[in-house]
Amino acid sequence: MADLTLNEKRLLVALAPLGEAGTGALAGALGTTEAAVVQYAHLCADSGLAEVVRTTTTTYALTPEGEDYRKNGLPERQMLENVGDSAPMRDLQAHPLSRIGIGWLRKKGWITIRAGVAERVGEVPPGDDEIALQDPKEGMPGIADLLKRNLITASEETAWQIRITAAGRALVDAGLDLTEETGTLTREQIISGSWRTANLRRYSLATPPKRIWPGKTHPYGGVLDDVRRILLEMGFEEMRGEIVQSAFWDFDALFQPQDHPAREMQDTFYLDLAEPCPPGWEGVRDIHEHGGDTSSTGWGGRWDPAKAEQCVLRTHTTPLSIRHLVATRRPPVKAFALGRVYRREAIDPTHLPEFEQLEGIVMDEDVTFRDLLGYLKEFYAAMGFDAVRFRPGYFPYTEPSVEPEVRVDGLGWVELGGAGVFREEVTAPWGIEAPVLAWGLGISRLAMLRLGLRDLRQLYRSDIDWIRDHPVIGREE
Ligand SMILES: N[C@@H](Cc1ccccc1)C(=O)O
Repeated sequence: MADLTLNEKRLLVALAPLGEAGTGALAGALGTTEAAVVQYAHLCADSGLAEVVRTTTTTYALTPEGEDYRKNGLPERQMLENVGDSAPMRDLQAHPLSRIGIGWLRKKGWITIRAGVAERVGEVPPGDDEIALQDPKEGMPGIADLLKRNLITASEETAWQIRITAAGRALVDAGLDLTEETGTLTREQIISGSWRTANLRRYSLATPPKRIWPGKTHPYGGVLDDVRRILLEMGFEEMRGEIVQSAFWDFDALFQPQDHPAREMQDTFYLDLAEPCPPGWEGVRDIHEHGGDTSSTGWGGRWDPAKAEQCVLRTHTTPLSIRHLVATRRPPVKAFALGRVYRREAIDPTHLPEFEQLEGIVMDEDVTFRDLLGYLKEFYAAMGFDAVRFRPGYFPYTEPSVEPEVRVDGLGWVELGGAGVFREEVTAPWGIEAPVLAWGLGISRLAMLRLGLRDLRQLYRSDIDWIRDHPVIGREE
């Protein structure tokens, strides 16, 4: 048998002469709380030395309204007194309790109403509810109705009765060692050396301890923290911006033509909201219509400010980049944004309608396309992806454009977003002259690979077991 603690032994010794007792009596005998007695009793029960019987009793208390009716009768009873054999409804309606009483008089069938006159239906003996109201006790048939009418409230009380078993009694009869025992050594015991003679409680190395689940960062949150830390260490400052952006910033300022398929309703979440174009919008219009003062010919046709004013859930984080550039205008700029973006995607293991992007821009007098590739490689290396390659890509706002890919064991080359050097059509309307390197990388997909997941949806599911069992990611690693 497992070693008993001193508390269990003392409980058995107190219980043996009584055979059976409530927690109150035992708490008194042991000089402890009833909660502690219940705990010791359950431990004894685990070893078959005691039985614990739990009973719950419900008691009822009258609400102030219930108290009033207990003295004066339920409203329908009080009103019935006034009805006599019959009374005009008008009189009943004038009664102070009419709002509650008339309904119940009819519901209980105590009166019938004919041609504006209420007639009493003979003698009405006290109902179950009226009997229970006098002294509500568990099990009375009228209780449910009184609870429904808020005339009484219920409260549950739990009590434990503890009984010693034959095995428990045999143990007590054989004699139990009740010397004080030490469970945890204190600093004083160690310093004074009294631990040498202490009666140490034995414990079993075979018993698994209770698992605890301390709070920790969500694995995906950990990856995002990591990304942020890497960018800060690379000397970038963080840009922040709204999730709701006007199409002007999400598309037009990025030289995305107004008839571009990505702007369609089925690809983008449009909001029933409009925002006026910012000062300087005419430059963007000119670029779209004929290329403004640049060597570009623009997209041609008419640029419609109403389309640009429509608000969308940002489809990428690039509007934050252009807005930051417009606010800064002069080099040097090294900034990043880490944020959620929204697209009308059908949900499958590698596509979700919302996901995170890592946006970055570098503006300086002499930065080049090669610097861009260097920044991307450096970032991916810091994230633990050493094999990076670049495929030519296309975006309306960059030239040249690339799509970086990283190699993942078992998956091959995985495409992770886009990058390039901002076109003149994007920078010229704002008088920006220095070259701007820009990228927007899918971070959810990267996180999925980093966390060894095969399904993007897992990142956003509240799968408590996965979250609990996953090692801590990021800063705390
Ligand atoms: N915004 C692009 C990525 C990108 C950003 C910046 C420059 C070039 C490409 C996307 O969402 O896919």
